[in-house]
Amino acid sequence: MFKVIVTDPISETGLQALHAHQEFDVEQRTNLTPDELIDKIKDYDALIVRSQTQVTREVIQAADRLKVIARAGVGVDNINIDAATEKGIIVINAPAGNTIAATEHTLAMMLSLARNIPQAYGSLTSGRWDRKHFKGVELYQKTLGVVGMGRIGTEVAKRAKGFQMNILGYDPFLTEDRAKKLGIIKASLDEIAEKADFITVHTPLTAETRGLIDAAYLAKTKKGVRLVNCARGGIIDEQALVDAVNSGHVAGAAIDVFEHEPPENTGLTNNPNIIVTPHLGASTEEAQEKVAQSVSEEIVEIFTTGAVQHAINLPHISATVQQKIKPYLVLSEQMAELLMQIFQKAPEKIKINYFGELFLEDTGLLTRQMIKALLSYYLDTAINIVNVMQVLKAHSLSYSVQKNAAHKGFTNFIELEISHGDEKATIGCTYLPGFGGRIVSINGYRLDMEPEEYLLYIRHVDVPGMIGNVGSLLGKSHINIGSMYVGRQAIGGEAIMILTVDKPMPETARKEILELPDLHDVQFVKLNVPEDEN
Ligand SMILES: NC(=O)c1ccc[n+]([C@@H]2O[C@H](COP(=O)([O-])OP(=O)(O)OC[C@H]3O[C@@H](n4cnc5c(N)ncnc54)[C@H](O)[C@@H]3O)[C@@H](O)[C@H]2O)c1
Ligand SMILES: O=C(O)CC[C@@H](O)C(=O)O
Repeated sequence: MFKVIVTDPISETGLQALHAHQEFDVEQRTNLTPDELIDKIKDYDALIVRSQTQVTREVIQAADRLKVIARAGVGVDNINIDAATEKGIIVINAPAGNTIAATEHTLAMMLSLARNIPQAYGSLTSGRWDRKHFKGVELYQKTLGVVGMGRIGTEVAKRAKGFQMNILGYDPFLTEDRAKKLGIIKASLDEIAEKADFITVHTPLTAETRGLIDAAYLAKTKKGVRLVNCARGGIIDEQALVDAVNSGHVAGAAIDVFEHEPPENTGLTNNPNIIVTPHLGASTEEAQEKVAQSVSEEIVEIFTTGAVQHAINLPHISATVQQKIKPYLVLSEQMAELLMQIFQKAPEKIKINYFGELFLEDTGLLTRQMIKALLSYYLDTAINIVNVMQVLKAHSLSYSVQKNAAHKGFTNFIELEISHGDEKATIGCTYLPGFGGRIVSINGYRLDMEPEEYLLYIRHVDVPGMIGNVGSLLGKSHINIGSMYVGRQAIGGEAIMILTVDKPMPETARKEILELPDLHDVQFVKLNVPEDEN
């Protein structure tokens, strides 16, 4: 049973995927204090939050069995991603579920700002009939600067075109071609400052975007400009905005998000020319259902199949690519496990060579699987594909990856090499559709081996009787042989023998085999074989 805790208000309908699954037990606790969360979190496998719960390093450190932190929404700035990654916890979000809601809120804020709707409403509901104070401006033929042309910025631009605004878009990833297709003009931040009548920001809050719109930038903007922030508090410097509005340089602002929520800057929340909403961008029934559904379904997937779609702290790999590389996920891990157990030395260098067109796709997950298996053998730390690269870095280990579209004997082939000083070991694997995964080379020997849980790896001289001698010693220890794979360099030369056996081998039996003449080495190997492959 996997235990899931939901600590912010989330759509019940959207949680159906979890409720419907008998392996998941879902608890909603939306009023926990930070200390209560730290105290409770140790009992849960997954945590679902919106933007309110602060998933701090302390929370993560106390989370002994947590595997997934899911953000039902886009921004993950309330989650300490570094701490989660160090602990091997996957952080996922629901990136597209609230795009339309945030887009429409931005437009609503822009129109409200242009026509002073909140101020006029407040005036009328407090008994006044005041028309002259609330004369607004039109959007028609005004210039809108969109900073951040991702999902929401793009949708805002499309809708603003419906108001016949001229759109200037700024985003490091915006190409001339895409701008042209959207019917907007690709611009720099300075061009936006110079020309825009309205500026709306749609970037994440990062070290680079914090204070992107600061006092110096506001000074460059057109007098009478209006600003909208429905992205993240802090992208527009709050005090600089208040000052610029109070000085009359900025005509007004519409703000949904704040550096601290609830907001602390009363200059912002008590200003007749600044309209505010309490982080409502994503608050529509539709958006809340979609984000809850997205994270629920993904949690079920992660725990039942291991497939991850929207991880923040894993390389992003599309569902199509994941499907294509799936047969290699376990196989590459098994190959690395086998290599470590026969090499028996901590790797100083790791080289991965991918051959075949399949591996021109993103192989980040396969690389992580292999490195995880290599490092897990010696390191005590709990290593998984989320934290493996950090562990590698912490041990100053280097790795290299090469890709070659040409095949090497097999349509697709992975070769892994590890070295320690002058010694090195290599192993190769491929996947044969209809037959399954195969280890096809070890240290230059060719073979055709199906990975199994218990193996015996033997290095010996190719002499008659070797197989029989090993077999009878195993028989004496009541160890049944499942299958046998052999490889030799030349007749009578160095050879290897790999036996699959039904159970672990006692050390006494290993030592007995080691005493056989012409036999150099015997290693008992255990591979991780998922249950459905057993
Ligand atoms: N108010 C709300 O309730 C609400 C709801 C949803 C999303 N959001 C926020 O809206 C923002 C945008 O969300 P999205 O889904 O469009 O994200 P997105 O990732 O699709 O788009 C973000 C864009 O910002 C661009 N960007 C990054 N750094 C930049 C920089 N320095 N200058 C210019 N552009 C830069 C990126 O290239 C990307 O195209 C996020 O901060 C998100 O958290 C708020
Ligand atoms: O959960 C919310 O209401 C806010 C969501 C929004 O800020 C986001 O980044 O997705």
